[in-house]
Formats: sequence, C-alpha cells, structure tokens
Amino acid sequence: MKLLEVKNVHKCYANTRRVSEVLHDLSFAAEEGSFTAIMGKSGSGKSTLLNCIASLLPIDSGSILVKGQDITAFSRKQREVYRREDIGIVFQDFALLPFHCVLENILLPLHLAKKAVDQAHVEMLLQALDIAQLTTALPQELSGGEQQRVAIARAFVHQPKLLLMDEPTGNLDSENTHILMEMLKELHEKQKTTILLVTHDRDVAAYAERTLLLQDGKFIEKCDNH
Ligand SMILES: Nc1ncnc2c1ncn2[C@@H]1O[C@H](COP(=O)(O)OP(=O)(O)OP(=O)(O)O)[C@@H](O)[C@H]1O
Repeated sequence: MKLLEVKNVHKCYANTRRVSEVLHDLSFAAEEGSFTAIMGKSGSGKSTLLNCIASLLPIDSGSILVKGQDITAFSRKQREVYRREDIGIVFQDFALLPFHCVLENILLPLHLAKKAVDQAHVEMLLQALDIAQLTTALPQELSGGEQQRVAIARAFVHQPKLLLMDEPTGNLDSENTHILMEMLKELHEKQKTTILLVTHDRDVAAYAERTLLLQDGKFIEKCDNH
C-alpha cells in the first residue's frame, strides 16, 4: 500500500527579478515501510521537495497524498497536527535544543503532542542508537555523530508514519556516517517506518532500498539498490 503519493507537483520560487520553477510536474510514490534515497546535484530541489512533503512550503499545483489524504489541502490546524504527529524530520545540523539534556530533546515531540511516554519504545531507541549512557548530557557535550543519533531518536520517538531526512550525514565524517547508517537501517527494519532520505553521497544512498535522481525538476532515474 502506498503511504506517500506525490502527483504532478509544480513549485516555483519568485523574487523581484524572476520566477524559477524548481519542481516541474514531479510525481513519485513511496510504499508503506519503504526506504528511499533522493539524490541530485546542488540546487536541484531536493530540500524544496522534502519541505513541501513536510508541509513547510506550499506547492503551486499538483497534490501530495499521505495515506490517501491530500496534505496540500489541509487547513493550518491540520498541517500542525500532521507535522506534529505523522512525520519526523532530521536535518543536517541536528537542530537539538541546546539548553535541554539529551532525554528532554528526545521526548520533545511527545510533550508537544501531549502524548504519554512509551518507556519500552524510548529504551529500545536509546539502545539501538547507542545513546543510553548520554541521556543527562547537554547536546554541546556530545560529538556530531552522537548528536545526530539523538536527533534520530527524537524523530522516531512518536512513531511517525513518515521520516524525512535532509542530508543527515552531511556534517559527519565517514566513520560516523557508516555507524549512523547501519543503526538507521536496523531501526528501519525493526520499525518499518517509511523513510525518505536526501543525500549527495552514493555510499549513504546505497543503504536505502532504491534511489531516485532529481534533475530538471523531476526524477530521471529510479534504481533499485538491491
Ligand atoms: N526561499 C527561496 N527563494 C528563492 N529561491 C530559492 C529558495 N529556496 C531555494 N531556492 C532555489 O531553489 C533551488 C533548489 O533549492 P534546494 O535547496 O531545494 O536544492 P537542493 O537540491 O536541496 O540543494 P543542496 O544540495 O545544495 O542543498 C536553488 O536554485 C535555490 O537557489
């Protein structure tokens, strides 16, 4: 069953001098539980696409269906609920709250959604990402790799339907990239969360089940990674 269907999406940016179309009649779908990597050269529109799917940016035409519901037609309130409950987002720069300890950072989505903490799930995430010993530390006391693993635990904590990752290994060295991707792959196998991961790194994309290549506003290549 399809969790995500992006249909004929057009997205332009306009400034005082010109209008440029970044996404041009773009369509693709992601099956529930699938893991897709999105590649494309700098400026090809990868982050724009993720932001549109996260309902952080409006599109000009087309539709984006999540579990059959068109999120582009959502009211402001519905968008807030969608972002809070249905999706998890991981950015390149970790985006942790600096004055809150690791555990508070991880539990933040639950607090925002006023949801109870599932202790067993949190414990599983801490173990799977090897951060159980860091729960009382502040983000600044952690290495980049550890900070990103905390950000991933936070993105998984409310068991989102869809996990959006924008260059999550962009600030990591190759050793930490490998550690993080191994852990992410295992978590994906366990949780069956649908993942879309933007990367410029072919080695990172190889952890996904398929790779889509964005060029001239649409996907030009779909390759099965296995
Ligand atoms: N807010 C904005 N206003 C105008 N143009 C923008 C805006 N955001 C992005 N763009 C332009 O849209 C294009 C796509 O940007 P986007 O950030 O989506 O690309 P990307 O593939 O994620 O790039 P990178 O790999 O460098 O992060 C670029 O040409 C960029 O300059």
